Amino acid sequence: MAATEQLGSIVDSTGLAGRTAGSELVAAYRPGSFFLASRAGTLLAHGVAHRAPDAADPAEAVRAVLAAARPGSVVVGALPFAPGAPASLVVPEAVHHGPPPVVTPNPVPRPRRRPLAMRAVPGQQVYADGVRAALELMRGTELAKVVLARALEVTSGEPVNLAELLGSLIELDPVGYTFAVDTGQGTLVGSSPELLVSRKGGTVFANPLAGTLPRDRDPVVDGQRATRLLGSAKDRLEHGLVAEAVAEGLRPFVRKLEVSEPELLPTTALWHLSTRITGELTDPDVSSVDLARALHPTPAVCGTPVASARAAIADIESFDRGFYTGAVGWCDEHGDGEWVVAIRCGLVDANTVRLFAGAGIVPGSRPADEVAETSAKFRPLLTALGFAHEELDGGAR
Ligand SMILES: C=C(O[C@H]1C=CC=C(C(=O)O)[C@@H]1O)C(=O)O
Repeated sequence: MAATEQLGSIVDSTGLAGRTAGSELVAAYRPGSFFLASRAGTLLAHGVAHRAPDAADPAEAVRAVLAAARPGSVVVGALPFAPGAPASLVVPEAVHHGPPPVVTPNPVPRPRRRPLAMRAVPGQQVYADGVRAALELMRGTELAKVVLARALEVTSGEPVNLAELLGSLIELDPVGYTFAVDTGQGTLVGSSPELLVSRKGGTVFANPLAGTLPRDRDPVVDGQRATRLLGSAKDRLEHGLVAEAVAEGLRPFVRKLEVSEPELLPTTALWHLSTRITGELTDPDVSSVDLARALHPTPAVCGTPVASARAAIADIESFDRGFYTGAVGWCDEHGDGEWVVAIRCGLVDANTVRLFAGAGIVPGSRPADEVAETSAKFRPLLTALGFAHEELDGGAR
């Protein structure tokens, strides 16, 4: 999580002088830039000096492009969900590092708008049928968990202002990983609570999440939900599969592997179960992208076993995930970097946004609950876009 802490100054400058406050970096965002902000710091990158070659192994592509770039360069971009799909990784022309964005204590409420059009892909009933189909598969096969996603396409009256959207996402959830990355087919924008992996010197950190309940405005009900989640056997199973896979995925690369007990992690809309995993890298040549590649896809975005879960996703889901449930992040020439699970996000193209939300299905999952969970996962982005999401979600059946 702390991988950007080391970054206190501007590596290269396009006019911003010295250490720049994170909120200024939000304002300096322009379409095509790469942006990633977290509690640890803010990274804003402009332009494309080099593009990483298409390669089966993105870690090799990152090594190759960094070798061709000038010393001190950083690679930024996104890794896709599907194996073999092209990554979007570049060495930018200019990289700015700053502290975490400053959050206004009392943000000015923005007027709520209604979108011109919206379309659920698939509708809620079809998604619920998909959950039933997955549960049926689990009864007859080795499939133990699968993450099923749905999308919501929203058309606004005007083009989405990406800098404003980033600012709103940060205001809503200052502790999230807020990102924007130009994928070539639109800009993937979101605020993810989940760190796939970071590497800082010899220290490796991962923070798998799984097992979720929507939060409630009433603090008493909200507290009861948190307690229920922590004690839920179904959610502990769903979470345990992810935490175990991440710990086992890191084991070949580290010594002193430490795995916390599952704990609660709140976002603005949800309670999650979270496990913190740390280790000391044994081989300094293993980069943050090598680690991301070794871990992806975790059962937080795909399932267990991976091959059966991929097949179930291909059968049941009706859209291409693209970079959703891939990873967004950066890697420097030393291999240090930070890769965030690309969830709670949407693909913005002019005045349309395709939002994505998925939920882990295990025996004991209830279709209606998974619909409600995915609805809750859409909410922060809809709010940040300025939409009255209650009407929206109800209408998108
Ligand atoms: C796949 C998503 O969330 C994953 C990450 C955390 C918790 C999850 C869950 O409880 O289902 C999901 O596995 C998503 O938000 O689109």
